[in-house]
Amino acid sequence: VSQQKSESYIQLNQYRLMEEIGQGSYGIVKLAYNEQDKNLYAMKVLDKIKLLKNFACFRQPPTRHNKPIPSTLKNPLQLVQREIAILKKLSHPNVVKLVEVLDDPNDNYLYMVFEFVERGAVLDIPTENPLTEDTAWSYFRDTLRGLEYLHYQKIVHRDIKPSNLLLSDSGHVKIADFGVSCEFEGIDAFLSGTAGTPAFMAPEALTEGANHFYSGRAQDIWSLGITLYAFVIGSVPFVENYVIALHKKIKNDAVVFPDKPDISDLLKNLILGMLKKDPGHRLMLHEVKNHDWTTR
Ligand SMILES: COc1ccc(C(=O)/C=C\Nc2cc(OC)c(C(=O)O)cc2Cl)cc1
Repeated sequence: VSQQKSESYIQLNQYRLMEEIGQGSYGIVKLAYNEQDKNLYAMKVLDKIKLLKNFACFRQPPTRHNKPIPSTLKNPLQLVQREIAILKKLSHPNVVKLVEVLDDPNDNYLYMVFEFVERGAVLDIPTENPLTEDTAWSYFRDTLRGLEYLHYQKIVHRDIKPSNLLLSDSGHVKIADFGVSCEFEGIDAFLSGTAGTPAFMAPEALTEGANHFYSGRAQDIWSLGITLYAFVIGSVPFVENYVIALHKKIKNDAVVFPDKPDISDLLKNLILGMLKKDPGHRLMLHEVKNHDWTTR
């Protein structure tokens, strides 16, 4: 990867890196201009050294209970390679497209080139200006199509939330950030441990206890329900500064709708169906898809 600093920007092969357009625990995302095809792209820049450091603290100590981490996951860059392998398989209008990966062994950074989804995250929460029910309906249906495709491809996303839903100029939503997603075999992912964003985590993911597993599909439906609530209310239903207090609320508190903004009973019914504390009673994806609010 030829990297020369000329003037004030970095050039990586045919890409000219421009301003930062996103950032998170994973690293940063920069706008990149491809001088060959004259298109803009979103370049996710991963710091390999930081990955190595962060991963060390997530590693569970090997004990009698939990099986040792499979050798493939010894090296955190394998996690990224797993994310890349998942992304390369995916092709759907409501899933962000990975174009290519620039991984020079001599470079401390790994670059993932994605299609540029022009308007960025669909909604920044908390906000005083949530989406109208009509707009939420359109974005929700796109997200549902993308999630249905992922589950069909035997992938659970595990971090569905507004900041991971990107809006294109044509008004369509694309699911992004497969950093904690995982591929499963059979009918569902049997997850243990927590990943993703606390305010969007399902109650069953927060119950301690070694070797208890929970459904990846049901977790994605829960976080989609929290996301739909945030679309029309402007904030998430369970808010706490301390994560333990937040977990308690997620596990015990009922979902409350404020008087304003006023949302339809049909939408409330759908949200409550997706936020059943018991994953066994929670709506499944096909029931969400066929709900009267979704099909209205
Ligand atoms: C204001 O205009 C804007 C237009 C586009 C953006 C933007 O793209 C931001 C993040 N992008 C991404 C992040 C990802 O993970 C964290 C992944 C992934 O790993 O799947 C892929 C993409 Cl694209 C921001 C502002």
